[in-house]
Amino acid sequence: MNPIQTERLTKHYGSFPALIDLDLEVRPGEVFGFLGPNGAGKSTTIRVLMGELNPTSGSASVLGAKPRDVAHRRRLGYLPADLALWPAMTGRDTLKFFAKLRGGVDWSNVETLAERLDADLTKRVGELSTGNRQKIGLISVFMHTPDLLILDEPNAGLDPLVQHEFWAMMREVADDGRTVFLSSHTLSEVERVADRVGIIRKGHLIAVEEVAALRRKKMRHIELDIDGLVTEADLAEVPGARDIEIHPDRVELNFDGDMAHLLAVVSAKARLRDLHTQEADLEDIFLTYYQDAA
Ligand SMILES: Nc1ncnc2c1ncn2[C@@H]1O[C@H](COP(=O)(O)OP(=O)(O)OP(=O)(O)O)[C@@H](O)[C@H]1O
Repeated sequence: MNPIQTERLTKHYGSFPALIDLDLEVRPGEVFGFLGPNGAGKSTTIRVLMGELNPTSGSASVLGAKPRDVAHRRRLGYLPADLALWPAMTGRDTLKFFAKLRGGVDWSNVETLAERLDADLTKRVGELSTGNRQKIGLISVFMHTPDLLILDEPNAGLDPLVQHEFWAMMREVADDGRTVFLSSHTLSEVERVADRVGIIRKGHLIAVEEVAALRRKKMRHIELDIDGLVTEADLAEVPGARDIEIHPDRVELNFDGDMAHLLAVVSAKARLRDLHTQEADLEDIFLTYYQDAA
């Protein structure tokens, strides 16, 4: 049985189709990344899976049950995008409350998780920063060792060290044969932690890929500060160069080719003063690799 399975799942808000014929299969023991830009339909999918919204048509099963079936809730860990906690309660009291709802948890799990995430359980939740509040949310979804974790953009506000610990925690869940469904709008995050990635855009699931396959499509946005003149024609000859923009003393492009080749072509024409490279926009990645599907 797949922990998450949907068939032609569709959700309209009024006449607006937020989710269209979604066929999703999330397998046991994987971290599945659900990747899409803002407004793609990630939260809508998750809210339907959690039974917070009724689908317009199609069906979904979560841990073998219907989303509205509450019996399986104890085996789930759900972190919504807009987690609301009680500001006057401390982290510890908040987690005790959640633990009680779940019929009790092994409190040593909470202590271990708090230590790993460097969470302060003594402060009132309302006094915590966004990232520190998020840690309380994360503990609440891991503490009862659920079979399936559904996490809606869980990285909000976490600093890099904590982020690494959180990635390790998700990996451990999967290694334990349990499952994580993680939504994100950042390719680099999903790529680090997921086994497979589903890519959603404008309500359509446009691709499901092994992360290894996605990595091969890695496109960078590159800015080169130069003294001298490099023309569009020079760069267009380098395989993997796209969306080339020539500015005075600066060249920008999207690139997924051989960096040494690109730099050799540039250096032959001009003096390279500086180089900036970052992950290309999700939208550019869609248009480059998934044009037909999109
Ligand atoms: N309650 C609502 N009523 C009407 N339209 C909505 C409602 N909730 C979401 N939408 C619209 O549905 C689309 C999908 O929204 P959704 O929140 O699922 O996207 P998302 O991928 O989670 O985006 P984000 O990363 O910004 O959270 C968006 O165009 C959004 O404006």
